[in-house]
Amino acid sequence: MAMVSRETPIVRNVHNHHLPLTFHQDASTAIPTQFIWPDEEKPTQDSTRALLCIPTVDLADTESAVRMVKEACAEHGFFQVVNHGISEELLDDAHRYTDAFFSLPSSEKQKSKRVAGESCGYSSSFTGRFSSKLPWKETLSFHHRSGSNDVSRYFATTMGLHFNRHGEMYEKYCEAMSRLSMTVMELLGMSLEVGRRRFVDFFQDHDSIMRLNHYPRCQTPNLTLGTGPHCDPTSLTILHQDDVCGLQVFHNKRWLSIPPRKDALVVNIGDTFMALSNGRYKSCLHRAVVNSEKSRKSLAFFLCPSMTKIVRPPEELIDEKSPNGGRKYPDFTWTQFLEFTQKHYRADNNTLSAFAKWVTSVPHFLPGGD
Ligand SMILES: C=C1C[C@]23C[C@H]1CC[C@H]2[C@]1(C)CCC[C@@](C)(C(=O)O)[C@H]1[C@@H]3C(=O)O
Ligand SMILES: O=C(O)CCC(=O)C(=O)O
Ligand SMILES: [Fe+2]
Repeated sequence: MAMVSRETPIVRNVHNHHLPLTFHQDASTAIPTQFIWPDEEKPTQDSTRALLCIPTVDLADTESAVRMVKEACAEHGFFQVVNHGISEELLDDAHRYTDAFFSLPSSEKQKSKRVAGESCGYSSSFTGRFSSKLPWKETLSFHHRSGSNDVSRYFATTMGLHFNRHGEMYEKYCEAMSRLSMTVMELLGMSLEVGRRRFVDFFQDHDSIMRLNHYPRCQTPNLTLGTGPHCDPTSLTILHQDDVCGLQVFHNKRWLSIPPRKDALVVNIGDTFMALSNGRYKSCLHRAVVNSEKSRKSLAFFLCPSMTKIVRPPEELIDEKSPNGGRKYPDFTWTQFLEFTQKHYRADNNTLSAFAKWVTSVPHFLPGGD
C-alpha cells in the first residue's frame, strides 16, 4: 500500500466509508477523482496571476475608513484592515499552534472529528459530507461566544488536557477577533448612516465560528480547489492568510487573487450582513486555490448573530415604496440559515436567494409564525 506523504489528506473511500483510500502524491499519480472539480470550476493558469488590490483600511483614521468601507462593500464586500490592534505575537502564536494541530497524526486529529449536522470539529476533505468536488483541505472549526470560555473548554474536553494551551491561545485570539468585529460593525453602521452602535448592539451576544484551514500542497493544483466557490453565509469574516497566495475573489467576471499581507487582516461581508443591509452591501463569491510547492493555511473568524435573533434590516434601509415592501430578503434567524447551508445546500453564490425562497415557502418556519 502506498505510503501517505504528510502533504496529502487521508481520503476515506466515499462509497464504502471504512476502507481508507491512501495515495502517494508523485508526478505520475493523479489525485482521486472525488477531488477533481468540473472543468468550468477548475482554476485556470491565468487566475493565479491576476491580482485584486482590495482597499487597505487604516482603522486609525475613522473618517477615511468609513468612506473606504462604504465603497468596497457596495462593490464586492472585501477590504483589508491595518492598525487593527491584533499583536504580531498573537498572530504568530495562532499560526504556530495551527501548524502544530495539523501536523498531528490523523488518529489524534480524528478525536475532534466533526459530528454530522454539527458545524464544529475536525474535517479532512469533507468526505463525510460530500461525495464529489471534495475540497483539498483539512479544517478545524469551533464556536466562540464573547466572554465565554467555549474555546478553551472545547480543546480541553475534546482534544485532551495537553491541548489546554492551544485552547487558551485560541480563546485570546477569538476575543481579539470579536473586539475587531465590533470596530468594523461601527464603521458599517456609520457608512450606512444607521448609527455607530446599531450593528454593535445587534451582535453584542454573537455566537461565532472560528475555522482553521490547512491546504496541503497538491501535485495537480489545476484539477482541484482548496475551498470551492462560495459566499460566506455568515455576517462578517476576518481572515488571516499565511504567506502563501490562494484566496481569490470573483470580480468583474474574473477570479482575482488577494495577495497575503502579514500585517493586514482580510475582511468580507457575508450573506447574513448582506440581508441586514437590505442588499446594499454585497456578499461576494470567493474560493481558495492550492499549489504544488507549498502548503497553505488561513485562520477565518466568522461573526454570527445569536442563533434566535431575527435578521431584519434597520427601518432606515427599507424604502416602503419599493417592491416587496422594500425588503430584499424575508426575516430569518441564523439557526435557520445555518441549517440550510449544512443540510440542504453547499454554499455558493445563490445560497441566500435559494434560502429566501425555501424559508418563505415553509410558513411554520417563519419567525413569530404559529
Ligand atoms: C457557517 C459556515 C459554513 C462554512 C464555514 C462557515 C462559513 C463559510 C462556510 C463554507 C466555508 C462555505 C464553502 C463551503 C463549506 C462547506 C466549506 O468549504 O467549508 C462551508 C463551511 C461549512 O459548511 O462547513
Ligand atoms: O482560505 C482562504 O483564504 C479562504 C477560506 C474561506 O473562504 C472560508 O473558509 O470561508
Ligand atoms: Fe469564505
